[in-house]
Amino acid sequence: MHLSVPNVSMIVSNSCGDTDDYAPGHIHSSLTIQYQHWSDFDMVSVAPSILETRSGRSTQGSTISSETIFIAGVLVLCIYSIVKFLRPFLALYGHLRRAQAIGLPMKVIPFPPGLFSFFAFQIIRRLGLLTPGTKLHRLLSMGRPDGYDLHKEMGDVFVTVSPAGLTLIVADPKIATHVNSKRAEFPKPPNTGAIINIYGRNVINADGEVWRFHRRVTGPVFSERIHRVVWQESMNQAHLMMQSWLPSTNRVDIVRIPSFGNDTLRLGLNIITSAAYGCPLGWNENPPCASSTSLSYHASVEQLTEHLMSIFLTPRWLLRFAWRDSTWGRAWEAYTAFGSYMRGMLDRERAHLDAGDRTEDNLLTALIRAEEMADEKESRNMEPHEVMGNAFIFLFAGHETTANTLHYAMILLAQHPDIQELLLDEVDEVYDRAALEGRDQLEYELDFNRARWTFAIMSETLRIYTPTGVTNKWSATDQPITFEGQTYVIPQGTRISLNATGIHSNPKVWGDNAMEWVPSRWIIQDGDGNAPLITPQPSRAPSPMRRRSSDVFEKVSDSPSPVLRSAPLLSPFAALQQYSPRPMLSRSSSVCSATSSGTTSPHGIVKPAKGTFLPFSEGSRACSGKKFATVEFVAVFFTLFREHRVELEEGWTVERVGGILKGRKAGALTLQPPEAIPLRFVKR
Ligand code: HEM
Repeated sequence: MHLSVPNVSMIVSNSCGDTDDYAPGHIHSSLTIQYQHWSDFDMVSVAPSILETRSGRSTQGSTISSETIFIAGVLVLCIYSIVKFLRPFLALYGHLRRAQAIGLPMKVIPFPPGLFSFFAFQIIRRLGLLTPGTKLHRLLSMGRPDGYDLHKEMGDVFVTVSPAGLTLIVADPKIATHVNSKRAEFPKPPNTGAIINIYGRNVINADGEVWRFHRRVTGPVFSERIHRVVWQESMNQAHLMMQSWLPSTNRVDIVRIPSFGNDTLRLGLNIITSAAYGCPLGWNENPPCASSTSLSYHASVEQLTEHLMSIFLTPRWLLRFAWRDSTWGRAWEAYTAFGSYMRGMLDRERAHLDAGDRTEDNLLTALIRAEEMADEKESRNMEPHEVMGNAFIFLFAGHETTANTLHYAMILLAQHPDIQELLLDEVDEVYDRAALEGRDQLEYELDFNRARWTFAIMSETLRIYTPTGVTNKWSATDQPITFEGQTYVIPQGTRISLNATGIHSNPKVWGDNAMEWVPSRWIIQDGDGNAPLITPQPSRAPSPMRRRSSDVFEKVSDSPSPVLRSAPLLSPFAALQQYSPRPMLSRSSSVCSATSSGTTSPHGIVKPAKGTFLPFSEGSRACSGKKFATVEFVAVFFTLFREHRVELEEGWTVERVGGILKGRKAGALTLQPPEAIPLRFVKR
């Protein structure tokens, strides 16, 4: 009787209980090892002896005793375990040699970056063992760059070597620009963003042809037309949010907001659901749902965000059997509820399309059309899981990042009343101008570009509190990069972490005050005719439109308001001159400046040089929603600050809040304050 070697190998492997863990490549190599060992024996005689021994029959006539077979089995297991144990170290040795060959500073870390370090961070933090600044924190940070600290020791570009391979960590703007501009040479790492794949493949984690197809379908939706809707809807939702804070009986002078973060998340979700999903919502309203659920729309998103990791790590078929009150049970509940809301909205859009009453595409109609009609270049339709994947990812990417930026900006303004004064003057002036033009509403086309301090505040908040701190790429082949005039070859397969928070806090780029929140660094103060719009007054008279006491606008005088006109440049800027960006530095020095492009944005604020400001990334894989987010931010600010100013709640000091802002919420996908900071809006 013959027994094939693979069958024998499976018996051995199963006894280790380990085969499930293996990628196909691993399985293959483990078989090879066992084959070499077993080949020392006479397979024809060994095999029957195994079977006979197992079935309890006599081993008479066999030349090898069962003890020998047992010892051989143990030996195989030992060798297998040793090789398995040594494998990462052997790999590490190989990676080390490849890293040394690059010639850049190098650091060895004992664990793979990415998901592993994310988990390690969370577990150790939850055990209370992770204090910022400690050796352990620094060691774990090696796999998860955050800020410029690591670069102080290692330089603006260095390599980390771990059992998983090489990672190039970059806080140099020129290399960041180079990598971001070469999509084919530096694609996203394989299996990147798998965690956001939970409903299906989507534009953020696709690459190559698939990405091009997804971008062709979804990109055109984010045009000026949608920005007009975003503007309108942002003002509407900001009003609704303000109303939700006011006591139902009467208006009061001070509105207390215990959890501004949750409210901005709801605000962001409602805005994108209306503007991109064609489904306008009241403050507490739910969109249509394909099946019944006890979770509200907002609760399903909140719960989904909280349990994203469990959903990602647990097979769906297992998740559905989880006990309802367990973490996995809640994860499944959120996953199915949110999926039903998306299906409900898709069904609604299909009905609109069938009825012929959708003249302009929103995101969902664009996805539905791509599902129904084959793409010309791709010769294929979008698959249902891709429709769901994209419907999910735009909601997800489109609300949390913007909401958190609004949240941080609001806290920072409460901490910096001097900057808030400049903002309030701008808001008043924009409303006054609109009134002078005979309008009682702000309009996207006319008023968006009048914002300057609002832009400056948004940009500076994104610089210091960057929602997505690192974007990851991968070298598809050996790739040359130039750093400080020297060329280095980055081997194929190297992960490349573009450390946006590192660049944003790099003193060579942003000056010695790089870590300070200084919105004035974004304002062009002279030289290009873009004088700031506003003239802060010693004691500001309320502007005509701001003075209104009801929702009905008062008729304003046609004469220019005291805060309007071609005013001389602001004196407060002079006081803030010390914070102006560093001047452009010479080319011979490797040092670059954030403002070295010398250009301005259309709004007279600094347009940073390429590679120096990366909250939205750059190049063809840059954020599709950059303008969407900016329009939302400006419209919400213009609405909230029209009649109110923001302050920290009583008992909360600037220092206490500053301490909290240094942390980050554990487990959150994008940056969020680690605890709620109560704010209040005070009538001005
Ligand atoms: C302050 C707000 C936002 C920030 C800071 C931000 C940041 C980013 C970053 C850093 C990326 C690149 C990610 C990577 O390559 O790994 C990205 C991509 C993307 N973002 Fe945003 N985002 C914001 C708002 C939005 C909004 C409002 C939308 C949609 C409405 C959106 C949709 C997308 C999409 C679709 C991509 C993938 C682009 C592609 O690969 O083709 N984002 N975002």
